[in-house]
Amino acid sequence: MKVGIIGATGYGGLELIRFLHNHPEVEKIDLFTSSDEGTVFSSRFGHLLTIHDEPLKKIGVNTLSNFDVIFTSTPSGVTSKLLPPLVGVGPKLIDLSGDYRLKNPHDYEKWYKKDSAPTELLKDSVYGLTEWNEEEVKKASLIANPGCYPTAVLLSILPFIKEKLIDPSYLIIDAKSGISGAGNKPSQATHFSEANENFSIYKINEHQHIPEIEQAIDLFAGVKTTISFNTHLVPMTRGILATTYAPIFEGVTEEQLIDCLLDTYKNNPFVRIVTDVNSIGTNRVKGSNFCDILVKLDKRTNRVTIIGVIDNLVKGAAGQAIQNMNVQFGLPQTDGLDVVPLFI
Ligand SMILES: NC(=O)C1=CN([C@@H]2O[C@H](COP(=O)(O)OP(=O)(O)OC[C@H]3O[C@@H](n4cnc5c(N)ncnc54)[C@H](OP(=O)(O)O)[C@@H]3O)[C@@H](O)[C@H]2O)C=CC1
Ligand SMILES: CC(=O)N[C@@H](CCC(=O)OP(=O)(O)O)C(=O)O
Repeated sequence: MKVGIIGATGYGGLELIRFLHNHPEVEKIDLFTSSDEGTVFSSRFGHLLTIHDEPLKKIGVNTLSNFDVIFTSTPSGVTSKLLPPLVGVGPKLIDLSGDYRLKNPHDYEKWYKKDSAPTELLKDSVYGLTEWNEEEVKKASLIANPGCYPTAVLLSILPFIKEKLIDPSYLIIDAKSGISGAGNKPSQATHFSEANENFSIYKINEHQHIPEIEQAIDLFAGVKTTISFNTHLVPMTRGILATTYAPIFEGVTEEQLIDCLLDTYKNNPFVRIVTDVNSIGTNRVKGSNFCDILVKLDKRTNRVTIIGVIDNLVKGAAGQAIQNMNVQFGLPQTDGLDVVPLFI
């Protein structure tokens, strides 16, 4: 397979290269840039010396139409304009940005504060939460890869909503992310001297992933609800830990909750159900495509605590994107992604 990556110099792009390099079906990877044409990739990213020594290429619709698949890992507002001429001309398109995730263009404009992609393409794009949308992903020509927080949240709560074990009217979701979630562009909030030794909340009640999570709960569990969702920045490089608190429906036991997870994900290689409370954390999934999930019932309050953990750059971005590519091309989901987490 011939693969193109737009946004290769960003964090998501670098992770795509890392995994695609080990993919058994990928013969050629071309890297594209909007700002650094001609620069030999390994001269800028020394860890890829001898691995990718080719120059970065200019983005051009004619060149791009010859690929089997194109990943776009660009800031929001780029692919809404870049991808329309490429839809249906050949390559499968997998977009890591938020531009094709929200079906209602007004939602995108409201939460991202940018112009939305064309409405007809929003209709045709497939939301690539692989474990929940495999049949649609197989047929998709344009995949909207889920956001990092929504991946951790949805994989951990959807089984309970679908099976009517928790009350979806009162979901409180408290999520924390490492700094690489903000991408490679320096900012005040991610400046080392201000982010280090600091644990902060941001975008209070206004995070752009709120409508994405609500839309997916409706799509996959058939429930319309509103959520309380907040995000925090943790002084570490990678990882997301999302904690959801929800009331259980009367009589639901912890055993039922665990069985529901085991049953839902029994054929999914990247979702692990953790039962030891001391064995869940971002270092258990670091560098890998795993999503670890733990559920604990608080009998005193009749509320449940649900924890989802991922590496934001892997299961939350590049890893899930490659998992979707594998499904689109009829390959084993684990192709190129079968790695052990870094842990330390
Ligand atoms: N970081 C994360 O954990 C996650 C990120 N995402 C989403 O994925 C996308 C990429 O994220 P991330 O890799 O972190 O972002 P980065 O900021 O690290 O990288 C984005 C890359 O996009 C390229 N780019 C910038 N402007 C343009 C443009 N106008 N046209 C084409 N390319 C452009 C740049 O490369 P160049 O200058 O060489 O063109 C840049 O290196 C974003 O939409 C992000 O929200 C999704 C899930 C998780
Ligand atoms: C730590 C951090 O800043 N994380 C980013 C992740 C967002 C992201 O990847 O968003 P889209 O793909 O939806 O654009 C944020 O909270 O905005």
